[in-house]
Formats: sequence, structure tokens, C-alpha cells
Amino acid sequence: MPAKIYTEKDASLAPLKGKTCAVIGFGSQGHAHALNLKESGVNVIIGLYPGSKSRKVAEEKGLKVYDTAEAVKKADVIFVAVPDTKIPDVFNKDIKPNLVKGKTLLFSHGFAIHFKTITVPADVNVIMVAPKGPGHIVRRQYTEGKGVPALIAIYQNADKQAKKIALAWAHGIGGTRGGVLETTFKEETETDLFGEQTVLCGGTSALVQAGFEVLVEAGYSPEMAYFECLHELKLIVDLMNESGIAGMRFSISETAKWGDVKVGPKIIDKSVKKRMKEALKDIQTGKFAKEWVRETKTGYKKFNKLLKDGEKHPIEKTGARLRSLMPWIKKRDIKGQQASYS
Ligand SMILES: NC(=O)C1=CN([C@@H]2O[C@H](COP(=O)(O)OP(=O)(O)OC[C@H]3O[C@@H](n4cnc5c(N)ncnc54)[C@H](OP(=O)(O)O)[C@@H]3O)[C@@H](O)[C@H]2O)C=CC1
Ligand SMILES: CC(=O)[C@](C)(O)C(=O)O
Repeated sequence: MPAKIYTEKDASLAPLKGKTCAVIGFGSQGHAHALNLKESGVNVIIGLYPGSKSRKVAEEKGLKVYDTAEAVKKADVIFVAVPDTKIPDVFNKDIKPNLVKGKTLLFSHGFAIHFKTITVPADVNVIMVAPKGPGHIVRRQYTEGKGVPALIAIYQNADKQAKKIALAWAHGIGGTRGGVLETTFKEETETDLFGEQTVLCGGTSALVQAGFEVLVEAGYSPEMAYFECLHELKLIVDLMNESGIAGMRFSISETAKWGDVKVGPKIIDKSVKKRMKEALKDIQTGKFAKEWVRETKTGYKKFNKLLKDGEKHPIEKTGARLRSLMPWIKKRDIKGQQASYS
């Protein structure tokens, strides 16, 4: 049976009426949920640690910012919007001591709950509202009257209102405009990690860099290679997003279609699928999570090096030059926000 998809007609903000919603962290997801909810008419406050870089940004957006513990005390629903590996510290120090019966803890990803990096008291709701897209796009689409689809999941339903609250939150951030699907913390965590490693981020970044390198190493100009392997990828993916892979094929040439169906499966062949299955296994067994937590606890050395190497890849310099010729490509202020985690 096809999964039930909740849309605008199934949702209401009523379960959040009269409630205070605290968003802890004002990064990618935090800023998007907070601003979308505020504009939907929900009472939102922000929780941050003293000295957080995000304080000024949130205040400039007209939001009231408190120290995390204070925000948790004031709130009925608490969205933990800090990086997954920072959640245990923030949770044990500032959230858990202030969680009382009747409150709802909300996540956008199940890592901390599924891999048990934190333990939550039994008398609070634990729910998830996970948009299937980056926070900055969740915000952008909401302001354009659109909405990124979202998942909801219930891990603890202490007051029997958990699902209503999750749906109301998903509605408030614009999720029901795109469609909301109910899942479990386990399913969301495992599929989300799989997607970002193999297809969305990891697989695509490596595919683009490999294609660029092959053309440049064969003597073609980096500009040609950039247009072919990165710029046009978005245009093709936009078509897939609008009308599926078959719909994309409607718009490409007959020769491109032949190359697609004949050569594509030789590039992404059975061995790639085998390695995807290995990646999935490492996620399911907890091996990936264990290694990632270890990396964050030992100073992010490998992580920072790999990110820096990525920034130095020649495709970045070529791309920056070519994108500057296309003023309609939205310029994002990401300077100083890249790499170097601690
Ligand atoms: N990025 C995304 O689009 C997606 C993220 N998610 C999930 O959403 C959650 C948040 O991730 P994401 O939005 O990427 O996070 P970000 O890395 O963008 O969040 C950073 C924010 O957390 C703040 N922060 C860091 N440490 C603390 C702390 N000790 N106390 C309070 N605030 C702190 C930062 O403050 P400062 O400015 O001072 O550094 C900043 O405001 C995660 O569970 C993630 O898996 C789910 C779907 C997509
Ligand atoms: C944006 C998203 O859904 C990701 C890639 O899984 C994430 O940032 O965690």
C-alpha cells in the first residue's frame, strides 16, 4: 500500500497554539525552522550558548535569544538544532536538567536517539520533523510560497499528543506544502546517512570531480570540463526533479539518450552498487557512527584535512570564475563558514 502523505488539508497549527517553541542552535536547520515558524504565527525563541556567533544573526532577525538552559525552561517544544555530535554535550549540560514532564523534544535527524548518544527521560515526547533538504533551501522555498517535503517520526509519545505536535511543526515550516511522510527514527537515520554518503553529497561530489579530472587530464580546458560536469548537472537534475528520469530524457537529444542508457550503467555498475551496500551495512551496524564520533572526539583532524583538500580542488577555482559571469546564480555568503571544525 502506498504510504500516507500528509498535505496542507491534514494539518493545523492548533497543537502549537499557546505553546513556546525553543530552537536550540541557529544554523542551517535552526534558522529555517525558527523563521518559518515565526512567520507562520508560532511563538519561537532561540537558545544558544554564551558567546555563540549565531546570537547576533538571530537577534537581527527579530528573534529573542536566551542561554540554552533558560530557553529550555521557558519552552514547551524544544528543537535540538545543533550538530549531531555536539548534541550529547548540549543535551546533558543544558537540556536534560530542565526537561520536565509534558515537554516535547524535537529533532531533525535521528542520529543521537538511534545511536543512543543521549538518553531521554520517559515522561517527555520525543519526535522528529526532518525536512528532506538543506536548511537554507527550507527557508528559501518557504519564502517563495513553496515547501521542502518532510518526514515525521515519533519515538516517545508521553502525552499522546506527539504526532499532532510533529504534524503542526511540519506544517509551520512549510513541509505539508510539499508532503509529509511518517517514518521511524531508525528508518530516517539509516536512509538519510545512506543518501548523503552515496548519492546526494558523497557520490555526486566524487562523480563530478572524477569527470572533471578525466577531461582535464585528457587535455580539455578546465572551463569546458566545469560546464560539462558541474554546471549542466544542475540543469539535468532540475529536469529529473520536475518530471523524473524519464521526463529528463524527454528534453535531451536522441544521442544523449543513447549514451545515457548504453554507457551510464557501465559507469555506475554492479561494483558501485556493491560498495553502496557496504556503506549501508556500516550504517546499519553502527560502524560509521562509531568512527564518526571517534573522529569528532579526537580533534576532527582527518575531517578538516579532507574538507581543505576539497576546497583546493581545481574545479573550485574554475567554478568561481565562471559563476561570477552568471549574476543570476544566487551568491551565498559562505565565506569564513567553510571547514575547520573543532
Ligand atoms: N544541515 C541540514 O540541512 C540538515 C540538518 N539536519 C539535522 O539538523 C540538526 C542541526 O544540523 P545543522 O542545521 O546542519 O547544524 P549547524 O551546524 O548548521 O548548526 C550550527 C548551530 O548550532 C550552534 N551550536 C553549536 N554548538 C552549540 C552549543 N553547544 N549550544 C548551542 N548551540 C550550539 C551553532 O552556534 P555558533 O554559530 O556559535 O557556532 C550554530 O548556531 C542535526 O541534527 C542535523 O543532522 C537534518 C536535515 C538536513
Ligand atoms: C540536507 C540533508 O538532508 C542532508 C544532506 O542529509 C544533511 O545535511 O544532513
